[in-house]
Amino acid sequence: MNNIKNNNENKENNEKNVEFKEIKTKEIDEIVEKLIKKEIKVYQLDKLIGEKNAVIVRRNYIEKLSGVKTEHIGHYTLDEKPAMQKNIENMIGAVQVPLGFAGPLIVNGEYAQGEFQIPLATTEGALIASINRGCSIISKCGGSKARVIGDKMTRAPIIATKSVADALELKNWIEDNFDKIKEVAESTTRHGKLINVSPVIIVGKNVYPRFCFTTGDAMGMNMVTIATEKVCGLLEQEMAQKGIIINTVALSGNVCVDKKPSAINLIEGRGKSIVAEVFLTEEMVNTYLKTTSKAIEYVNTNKNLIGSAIVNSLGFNAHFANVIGALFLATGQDAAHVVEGSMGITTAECQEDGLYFSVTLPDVPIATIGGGTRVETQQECLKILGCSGNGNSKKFAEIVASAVLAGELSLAGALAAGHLAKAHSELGR
Ligand SMILES: CC(C)(COP(=O)([O-])OP(=O)([O-])OC[C@H]1O[C@@H](n2cnc3c(N)ncnc32)[C@H](O)[C@@H]1OP(=O)([O-])[O-])[C@@H](O)C(=O)NCCC(=O)NCCSC(=O)C[C@@](C)(O)CC(=O)[O-]
Ligand SMILES: NC(=O)C1=CN([C@@H]2O[C@H](COP(=O)(O)OP(=O)(O)OC[C@H]3O[C@@H](n4cnc5c(N)ncnc54)[C@H](OP(=O)(O)O)[C@@H]3O)[C@@H](O)[C@H]2O)C=CC1
Repeated sequence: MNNIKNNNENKENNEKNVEFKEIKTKEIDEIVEKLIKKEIKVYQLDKLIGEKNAVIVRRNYIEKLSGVKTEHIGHYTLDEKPAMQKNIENMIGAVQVPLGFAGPLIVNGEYAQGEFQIPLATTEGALIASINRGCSIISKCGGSKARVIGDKMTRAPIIATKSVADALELKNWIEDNFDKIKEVAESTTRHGKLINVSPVIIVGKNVYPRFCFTTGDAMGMNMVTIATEKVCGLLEQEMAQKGIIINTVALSGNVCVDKKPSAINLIEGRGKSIVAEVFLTEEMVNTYLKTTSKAIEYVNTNKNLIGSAIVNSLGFNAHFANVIGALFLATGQDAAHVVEGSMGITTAECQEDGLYFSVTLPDVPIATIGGGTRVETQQECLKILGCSGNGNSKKFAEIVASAVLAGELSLAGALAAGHLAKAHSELGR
């Protein structure tokens, strides 16, 4: 039975865990029967039989319900216990995404300096070849110049009042009492620092204050959510003293804006706001991208700027999401934030002796600590970049922007040269 084989492999992979007693087939069958009869719940298994065995039983349960033999889902080396404490519920195994790399990529940032090999997890054939080509040409031209131009994480609750007059009173109080709000917010975290509350939007009798924090090397969504909840309590108390009753309708009122594309994040920034640029000589463009600076500028203007404008897109770029997505999967970022990282602008400027090319990414929520960055494989990828843990999130941000620059440059070159379909038919099907 596959699961028994997988159990043995999991056991070998976790030799250090001496307390683990592998569950017997008979016991698995008995518990699965109880699950089917709804005598116990799948998420209660962790406490009843331990995390490792819970994964095995749940997998058997899913096999029974679906009739699918899960030959691959049960093969993994991750330690279930920390994953189930912080990263996942109802765990049944792991999916594998092929991991490759592009590089070396020379980055001349404020925090990231040197040559980097970029780990990328993807199933899109031709993507890594393309980013690799971008890395190669950027590095031949001296490297990418990258800077972090903004750093903040936001949470914006909806607070209901009884009238527009009360809403205005609340807005004014928030704007006049920043220090008090900051003290309360920061009482919940060592690294979260409230930098401003902006904007404070009124709609009818409701108020949407957007609390903006720096969150150190964490992406910060748990941190700012916990801090904002405490501030909402303060606001309720303070308003009550004035005889104004307010009510937090929802801790997130979509003005944050988390995990959705939005103009406010494009303009104000969220997560790390990053820029990377490179200058390529005409000879390099001709030799390595098989096209001209003029052709790349023309494609960029008509595709990334005008094409995007026609359809009201918030992504004035070709494929930020490709590079962000592959890097996020590899390094344990929250995959839903790819939607934010997909926004931004690519510029291409044909100059006398070559091409100025840049990418601006206003909204890239990333971390080198917390969330999915602790998962073993993702942690290794961050280490490959020299970016795991404390003090590394801005360095990581500059590398992310530089990798996006490589992807944009190569795709712009391929489109200008008419090579896109050929590349994908050769490498992707
Ligand atoms: C495919 C290439 C790179 C060929 O490009 P080429 O210039 O014909 O290749 P080459 O054989 O001359 O090699 C040039 C460099 O490419 C790299 N390279 C070349 N082959 C490989 C490979 N097998 N594995 C790894 N790296 C490879 C490598 O860096 C090499 O340099 P070297 O290291 O040899 O000095 C090029 O045609 C290309 O980049 N095409 C664009 C493909 C692309 O960017 N796809 C992105 C996904 S498309 C999509 O999802 C989004 C989209 C398009 O819908 C968004 C939109 O609407 O715009
Ligand atoms: N709650 C929500 O609404 C949402 C949650 N998420 C999820 O939130 C998670 C990310 O939240 P996030 O708050 O980043 O991570 P964590 O919840 O993992 O919190 C980070 C922890 O690291 C500590 N820490 C230690 N060193 C540092 C350092 N150098 N910089 C920053 N923090 C440090 C923080 O301590 P301290 O706080 O004391 O500083 C905090 O306890 C992801 O799993 C994501 O999927 C995503 C979207 C929404």
